[in-house]
Amino acid sequence: MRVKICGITCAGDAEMAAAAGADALGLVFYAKSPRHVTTEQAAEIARSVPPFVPLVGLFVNTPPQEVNDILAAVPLNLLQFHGEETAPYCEQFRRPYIKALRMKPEMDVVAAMAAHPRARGFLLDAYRPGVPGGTGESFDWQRVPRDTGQHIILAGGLTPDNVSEAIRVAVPGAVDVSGGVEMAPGRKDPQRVAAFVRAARETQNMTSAGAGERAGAGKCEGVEK
Ligand SMILES: O=C(O)c1ccccc1N[C@@H]1O[C@H](COP(=O)(O)O)[C@@H](O)[C@H]1O
Repeated sequence: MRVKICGITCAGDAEMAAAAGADALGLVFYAKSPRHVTTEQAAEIARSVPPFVPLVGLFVNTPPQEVNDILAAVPLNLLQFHGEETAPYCEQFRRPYIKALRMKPEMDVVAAMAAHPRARGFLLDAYRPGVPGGTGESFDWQRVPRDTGQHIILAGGLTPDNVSEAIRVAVPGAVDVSGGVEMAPGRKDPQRVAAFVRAARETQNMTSAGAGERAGAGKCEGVEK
């Protein structure tokens, strides 16, 4: 089970989360978030991240020039679009991206995924009108579609106490957390981060969840084994 710790605001928290075993770290470039980082802060955090821990940049309906300016200054490995961004918008940056889908009750999740054929994965988050994410609220994990052939990242109100149950019900390929591992808005709690990573990893051993189980995983076109 892969784990992303989102909303890192300082180099110390980045080092701590990486040491706790996080597979990816998220930086929030959304000005209204309590976890917002400036380009300069993000560049400093990036310098503290060890090799092989990807950095994810989170954007909400950001003007393209602003995204490009950040990309020029911060070595982001993956973009996470958390607003109403269209596929052409997301694809213009020529970087791998994941699209966040906020689980509005009437939303057709599979159709929403089909609208982003080049997305590397889909992060499913709780829906609260007027708030793009990071709400600390969860949604009905039974609504996570199975057998979509997509990488699904479960988010929204996850904590060290509920992440095992969430994984068992939703069977995602990865989990993403922000508020549930904080001691104060924007500051991560080392104990909660470690407990979250541990709980997520231990649960994988009990379920068949994982990106390696997608259809076609382990097969290469034209290569006989
Ligand atoms: O973290 C934020 O402040 C944020 C702001 C705007 C959009 C998304 C945001 N965070 C993402 O939301 C999920 C869920 O957050 P939480 O765990 O419920 O606090 C988080 O994993 C981030 O990817």
